[in-house]
Amino acid sequence: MCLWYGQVQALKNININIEEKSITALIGPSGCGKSTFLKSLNRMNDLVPGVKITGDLRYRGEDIFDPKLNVNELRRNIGMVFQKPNPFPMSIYDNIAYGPRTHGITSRAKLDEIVENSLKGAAIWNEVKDNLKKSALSLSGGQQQRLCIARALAVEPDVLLMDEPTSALDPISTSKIEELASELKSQYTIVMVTHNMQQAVRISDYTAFFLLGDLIEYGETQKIFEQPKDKRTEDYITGRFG
Ligand SMILES: Nc1ncnc2c1ncn2[C@@H]1O[C@H](COP(=O)(O)OP(=O)(O)OP(=O)(O)O)[C@@H](O)[C@H]1O
Repeated sequence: MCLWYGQVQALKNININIEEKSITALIGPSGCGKSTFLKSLNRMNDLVPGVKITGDLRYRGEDIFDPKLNVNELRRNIGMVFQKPNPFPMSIYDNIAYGPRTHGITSRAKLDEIVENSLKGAAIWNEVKDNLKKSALSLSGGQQQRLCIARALAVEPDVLLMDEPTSALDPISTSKIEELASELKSQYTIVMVTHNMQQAVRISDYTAFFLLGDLIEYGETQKIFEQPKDKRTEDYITGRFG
């Protein structure tokens, strides 16, 4: 696929097969197109005026860019977690119940079950179970980010997109999110933008290296970091530029 913002081409013939139930890290210097690619996966770019996309991106056999595709349904299946935790200004419970409610679930017992399972899935249940009515904004940054992951899980997606999910967090919260991502990959396919090479090495199974809109190299993380095929990948991962 290719993507342009007006005259500027941000993605050039990106051809990549994302593996299920694993973590794929998208790495590369600022402005190389990582976030643009990530956002394309659940059509978050559609909102930007002047965007032009060519080619296709297949999810369960269907082209994500097909104008007939139900975007709400796509985003239910392909959830997203942003760089800065962005809980809604409402209670912890309502943050999690929000998505399921918009999909028509009204039973209190069912919502209670979803809230509990989602918070457990995001490894934050024990910290909040006695305070579900408390405002989500009263949580720490790291807790807010796990809450946002729980919110994404509540609508039962199968893919989770994460755009630098730990860049606004302290080291302890970061390692919690990393541990969580490693646990979640048994059930979900995770695609994560990261600027942190160590993070990519620690938790990802596959790594894609982008440079100026091109996908330079893609493969198993260990191979990319130990024996990069391309000189530009090597220069980047050894910190020679970017
Ligand atoms: N909404 C937009 N309108 C116009 N150009 C954009 C827009 N978003 C991104 N771009 C351009 O597209 C290119 C790729 O940007 P993108 O944000 O995908 O890069 P990135 O690799 O994620 O960068 P960073 O690591 O800094 O987040 C850049 O040249 C950027 O200026």
